[in-house]
Amino acid sequence: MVVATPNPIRSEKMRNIELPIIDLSAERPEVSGLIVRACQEFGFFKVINHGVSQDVIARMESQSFEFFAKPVPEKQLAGPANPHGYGSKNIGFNGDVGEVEYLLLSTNSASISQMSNVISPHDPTLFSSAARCYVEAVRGLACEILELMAEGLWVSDTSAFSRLIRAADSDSLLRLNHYPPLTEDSDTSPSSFRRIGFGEHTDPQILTVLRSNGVGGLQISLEDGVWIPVAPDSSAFCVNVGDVLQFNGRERPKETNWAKFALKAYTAFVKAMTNGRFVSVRHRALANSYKPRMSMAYFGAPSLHARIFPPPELVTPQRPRLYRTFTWAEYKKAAYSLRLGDGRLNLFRSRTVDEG
Ligand SMILES: C=C1C[C@]23C[C@@]1(O)CC[C@H]2[C@@]12CC[C@H](O)[C@@](C)(C(=O)O1)[C@H]2[C@@H]3C(=O)O
Ligand SMILES: O=C(O)CCC(=O)C(=O)O
Ligand SMILES: [Fe+2]
Repeated sequence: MVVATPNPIRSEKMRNIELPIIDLSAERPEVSGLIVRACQEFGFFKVINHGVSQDVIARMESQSFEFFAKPVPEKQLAGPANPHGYGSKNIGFNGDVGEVEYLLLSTNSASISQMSNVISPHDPTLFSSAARCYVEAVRGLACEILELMAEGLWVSDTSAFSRLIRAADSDSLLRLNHYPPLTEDSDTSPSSFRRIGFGEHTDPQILTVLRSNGVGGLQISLEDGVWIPVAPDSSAFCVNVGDVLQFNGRERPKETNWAKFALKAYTAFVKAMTNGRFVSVRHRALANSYKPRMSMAYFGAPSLHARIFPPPELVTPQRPRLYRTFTWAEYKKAAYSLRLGDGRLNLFRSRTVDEG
């Protein structure tokens, strides 16, 4: 007897909303205003004209595909993901699964070298040099975005955010996700060819800079149960606000038409935003039946001992602190002890209005 398994994806709502695409080659004040706006409204945006060389991207992508094309026993030599290394289907330590295989690396140079010896034993430098160049380039992009963000928020210390991920001992990660095409399904309707690759979650770090190989699958959610597909674009990077950047909770402005907003005088807007409110975006990735999807995500994180608190400009009597000061080590420990989809920031809420 064949028992039909309900496909949760089939019953969900999808919405097509125009997600922000920010041209980093435009005038700096305009770009910083647009970034702040996107972080507040969506916690997500795409960047184009980002300055990361196509050659650096292509080398990393080809090394990744080469790794995932290897026979399973060879890939397993780089595993299990603990938390770094090769993993398949199991995500984290708390029972989450998805149609994905991945390689999770610490971005520090020694760790990349060590992993490269296992990943490309015949010539480790092929992988290590591709990964080092890629990490350096995307870290540069993440820092640039964080500095633009600080400018847009009128935070006087414009390196306040970027300094955290520039630290030599930053806990940043590089994750290569490979979503193999789905084939074994007797139901041929389009929705049956979509399965959870990487379940719903927010990224715990500061900022995620992600690209994929031009195959769709990434979706974001602004409202429970409503998913917005992110159109694939291999020339753009997707930027996600992570938990650590969500300082003051969630408040969405009324204007939802991105193009209309872009035409408005941005200064008036920024003045109203000096106590900016950021959204750590919930997202997920679906696998599809047609083509393999590969995403490469850089998670910009502070060093383990770094203390996380908002710059003074973002705290006022009208907008008191919502979260207490915590170290990244504390937050990471909490995040990694929970399931993928669990909310975590509430564990760090201030008990009193101005508690630090
Ligand atoms: C289930 C989990 C996997 C994860 C650690 C966690 O306990 C909760 C957060 C997950 C996440 C999401 C973003 C990144 O892909 C990741 C590496 C991270 O830092 O937090 C993963 C963790 C993981 O896969 O180990
Ligand atoms: O593959 C994707 O597009 C999303 C992956 C992701 O969210 C993650 O690795 O944390
Ligand atoms: Fe993610």
